[in-house]
Amino acid sequence: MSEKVVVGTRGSKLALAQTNKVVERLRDQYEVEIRIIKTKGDIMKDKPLYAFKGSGAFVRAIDEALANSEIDIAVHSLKDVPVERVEGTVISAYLERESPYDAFISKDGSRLEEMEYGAVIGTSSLRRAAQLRRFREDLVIKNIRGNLDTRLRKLGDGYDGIIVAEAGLIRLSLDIDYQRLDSESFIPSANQGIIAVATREGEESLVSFMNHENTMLSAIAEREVLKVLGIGCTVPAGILAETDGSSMKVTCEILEPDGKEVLKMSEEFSFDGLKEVIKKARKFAEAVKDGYG
Ligand SMILES: NCc1[nH]cc(CCC(=O)O)c1CC(=O)O
Repeated sequence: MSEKVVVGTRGSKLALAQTNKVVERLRDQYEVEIRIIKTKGDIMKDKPLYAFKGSGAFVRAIDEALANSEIDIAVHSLKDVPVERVEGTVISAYLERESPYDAFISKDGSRLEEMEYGAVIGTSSLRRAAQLRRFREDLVIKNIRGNLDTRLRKLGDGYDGIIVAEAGLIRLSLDIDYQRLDSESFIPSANQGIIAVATREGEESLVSFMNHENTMLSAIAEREVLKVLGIGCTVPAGILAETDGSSMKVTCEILEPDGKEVLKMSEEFSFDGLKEVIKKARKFAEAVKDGYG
């Protein structure tokens, strides 16, 4: 008999698809039970996410179940995980990053630049809204909440287009046309496209075999920038770190909600190991913070 582990997750289609990627890799070694946990973000469906003020609307209840030993492993979208951890829990593996980019989906297959004057675009992300306004100030931005599949269903019903994470579309294997938004005008959110696997402290080895090194380095660098700037999802900011394992490019931009660019900075550095990544990412973030005032 193999050891049994309980994996906790949200119940959305995307969350379950992500959890299955983790479970597939656990099944060789463990007997696995999946437990669905409802989070605040699932219950208060109409409240825009930024209104939860970085409290981890999709994450906290699951990490608390982990800390209380109701589950052994938690699967999260790292983008939704606050930099402050629930005590006693730790991110023990970062799965290889899917696309970090945003995707635009329109009702009729038009690209964002081809949309009619005043077209209605659905997003409830402050960052995406600000980047849209900078890109085309005529577009009308309308809040849209709900799981990825709900948002796709709402397309066409009051929206001419929506912006979502490309990673989500890929993980749900959806056969729809979309436009990947370029990384110049639409710098993604820190940690977008990364699945994080958390355990209790001391039990990292349950899942550390599935850690993807370069993803971990990017993830931690982006989180270091978030930490230094002290911003959650209430400030429109794009942060992206890309690495080949020995050099890294980090980009950060901060916008006003109306799309006015506050600053955009980018830096490339070489490094040897995680400690140096953290040190150099922090230095970059401090320079950003000086510019941000
Ligand atoms: N805030 C919700 C959320 N959290 C993670 C993803 C996508 C998957 C990922 O970034 O790994 C999404 C949906 C979206 O942004 O469209």
